[in-house]
Amino acid sequence: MDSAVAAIAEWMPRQRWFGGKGHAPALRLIGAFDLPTAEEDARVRTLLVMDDAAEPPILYQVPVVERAVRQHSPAASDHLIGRLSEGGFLYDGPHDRAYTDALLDLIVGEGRAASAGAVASGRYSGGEEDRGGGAAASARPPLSAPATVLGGEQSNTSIIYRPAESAPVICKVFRQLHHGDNPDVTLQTALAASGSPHVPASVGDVHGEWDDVGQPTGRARGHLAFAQEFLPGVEDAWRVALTAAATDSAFTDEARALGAAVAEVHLSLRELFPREQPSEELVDRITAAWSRRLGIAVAEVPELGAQRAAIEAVYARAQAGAWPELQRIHGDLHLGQVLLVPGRGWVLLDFEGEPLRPMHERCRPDLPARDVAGMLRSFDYVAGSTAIALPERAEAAVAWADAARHAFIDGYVAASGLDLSAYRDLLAAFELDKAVYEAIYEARNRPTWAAIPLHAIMSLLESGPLRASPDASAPDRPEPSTPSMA
Ligand SMILES: Nc1ncnc2c1ncn2[C@@H]1O[C@H](COP(=O)(O)OP(=O)(O)O)[C@@H](O)[C@H]1O
Ligand SMILES: O=P(O)(O)O[C@H]1O[C@H](CO)[C@@H](O[C@H]2O[C@H](CO)[C@@H](O)[C@H](O)[C@H]2O)[C@H](O)[C@H]1O
Repeated sequence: MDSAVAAIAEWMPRQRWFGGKGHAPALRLIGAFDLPTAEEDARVRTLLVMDDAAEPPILYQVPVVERAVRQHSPAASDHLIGRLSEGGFLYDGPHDRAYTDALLDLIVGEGRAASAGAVASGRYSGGEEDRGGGAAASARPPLSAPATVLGGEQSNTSIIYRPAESAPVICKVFRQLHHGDNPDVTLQTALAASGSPHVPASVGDVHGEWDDVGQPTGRARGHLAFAQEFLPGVEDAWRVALTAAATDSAFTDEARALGAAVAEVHLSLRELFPREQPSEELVDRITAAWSRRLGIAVAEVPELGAQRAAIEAVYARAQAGAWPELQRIHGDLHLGQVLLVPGRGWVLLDFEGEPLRPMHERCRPDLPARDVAGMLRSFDYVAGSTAIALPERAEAAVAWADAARHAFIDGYVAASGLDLSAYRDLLAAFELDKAVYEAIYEARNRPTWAAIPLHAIMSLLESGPLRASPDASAPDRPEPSTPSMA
């Protein structure tokens, strides 16, 4: 085995983006390419490794820098992957300037790298100036710039470049690779090109090709990285909302505006991408995915077994009810994916869809209710995590979240013109399905938060997608809608 692969296998389970929590990876090298670097001591490699121990196997992108001499700065030591048996040291690429510069150069300089089993091509999609100007006009970035890795809990690894002479850029290195275009790149790029203020401008991307015996041509093709305008100094709404809930500050105006922004993005996506009628086959496919996911959740989170029949009853009602036309959507909308940018309003990020869903499903037209449900769940998460951190604020946080959920729906309905009450059962099913997804996600990634979706599932089964507003007189069993949805 390539000694770099052996070192990566040891190191990978400690990385946030490693999807196979609970098992040691069994890595197989699928392909690798080198990027040119000006640093004599460094070799910049990107390895594509398949974890055959995952079910189904997962293909990861692992950029590394091989150096003959050990780096002694504390930053470098933190990002040492391991020693190579043939001599030399292996570093985590996104934390090493040799890699970050090589990646930026690949995109902005539209380079190409090809070697054993893999090819990568950079594409510069132009700053705002190439599209007639927009929210954040910026010049072409240089080929080299100081870079840092975004901290926090991400499924991918994002590198922020801060060139001295031009606007900052954030480049996301996709960790799990899939055959097919990544909606994060295609949806956001199309929205930005259409003039939508609700997404950052695209800067460019890296497209790759690698060996895949599962494809008829023997090759798979997909995106490896996506660079876009970085909106500096703006906290994501998850953090803003947590602070607001903890201090009992109103968030309803923001939530209403967020609902309107999501509706506007949905209206744009309707125009930009093909739509599909909800044929029987399509309805069956989506409802089968709910049931499949519920089966996985019950196997991984056995406490859910007692709710299975009640959840399935909600799914059956939704399946039999009204369905709107399907269209492209965000796919994994939550507060961590949206930024309230001063002077610009709400901006949506990360159109990649749910990382636990197969990519081919994420790339098909879907129901906007999935996004609405995702955001409703996220407000509930604010209440749930506030209750864990500040038990004395638990009740107030639930009222805060209910008010935000109602305001979000009001904003969405007003801007979309859609009568959501006609799709009440569908929204209930999507919210439950999202909570079921979260139950799996938390069990795998953040077990201390597992109670948040489990509690939500109980309460959704009791009261439907929207509890009564805090100031409304609460009926014994609140109707699963609000007046604004009627
Ligand atoms: N264009 C951007 N401008 C400012 N911050 C961003 C931008 N893109 C991403 N971020 C920050 O990075 C975080 C993670 O980005 P995201 O696209 O959700 O990555 P992942 O797919 O790894 O979850 C976001 O929550 C946001 O805080
Ligand atoms: O990393 P991604 O942004 O692609 O999303 C994944 O991770 C999210 C957690 O970081 C997860 O979101 C869940 O936790 C959020 C709070 O951290 C909460 O606001 C969301 O409602 C909840 O679903 C997301 O589901 C997952 O795909």
